[in-house]
Order: sequence, then structure tokens, then C-alpha cells
Amino acid sequence: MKKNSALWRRALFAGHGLWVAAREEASFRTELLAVVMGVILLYWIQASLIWWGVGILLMGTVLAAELLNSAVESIADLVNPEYHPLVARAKDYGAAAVLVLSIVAVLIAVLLLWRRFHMGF
Ligand SMILES: Nc1ncnc2c1ncn2[C@@H]1O[C@H](COP(=O)(O)OP(=O)(O)OP(=O)(O)O)[C@@H](O)[C@H]1O
Repeated sequence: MKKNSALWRRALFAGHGLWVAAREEASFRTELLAVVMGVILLYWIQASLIWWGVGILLMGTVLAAELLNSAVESIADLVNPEYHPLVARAKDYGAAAVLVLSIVAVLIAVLLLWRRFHMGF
């Protein structure tokens, strides 16, 4: 496999990864839905620029973590398609990373709403 291909080709590979994840991974689709809801929420409460920045950063981080988790799952399934406790551990760690970031995102959304309706911006 040729390495370091042209930028446009690498962007195509990345776009293909996004497309496959959206098609194959239910968790990724759920998180895309959460991102749409997050954007609607930020728009609805007329969030300030800094909160838009925080929100976009968090949403992008959750999506990126899910993609990395899916990458780990694919490699684990390739290396060992049968049950193995280390595969379980690797997959559970990946899922835990996404869970931690998702909890952080929800807590920050609650903080944002609390600030918006109790203190304004
Ligand atoms: N080969 C395996 N060996 C041991 N445990 C496994 C194996 N495959 C899956 N598991 C267990 O099942 C869980 C779900 O794995 P699966 O590959 O189905 O991920 P998923 O449902 O796509 O999860 P996610 O929502 O994180 O993408 C893992 O976290 C792990 O505990």
C-alpha cells in the first residue's frame, strides 16, 4: 500500500471512513444525532461565541473518539474474531473512553443551560 499519497487522496480516505462509520456503526449515528441536537440547542439559546467554540470542540471530540473506538474494534475483530478476554478489555476501554467524553459533554450542556437561564450570558 502506497504511503503519503496526495492530500486530496488522503482526504478522500478520511471521508470514506466517515461514510462507512455512519453506515455501519449505530453508536456513531446516535452521536451524529446528538451533535444535531447540540447545534440546535446552541442556536436556540443564542449561545455566545465562546460557548459555540466549547460545544463544537466537545462534539468533535466525542465523534473522533467514537471513530477511534471503531478502529480499535475493527483491528481487534481482525486479529481475533473469537472470544478473548483481552479483546473484551480493549473494546471495553474504547467504549469507556467514549462514555467519559459523552458524560463530560452532557455535564457541560447542563452547565450551559443553567448559566443561560439563571445568569444570562
Ligand atoms: N471477540 C470478542 N472477545 C471478547 N469480548 C468481545 C468480543 N467482541 C465483543 N466483545 C464484547 O462485546 C462488547 C461489544 O462489542 P462490539 O464489537 O459488538 O461493539 P459495539 O456494540 O459495536 O460497541 P460500540 O457501541 O462501542 O461501537 C465489547 O465491549 C466486549 O465487551
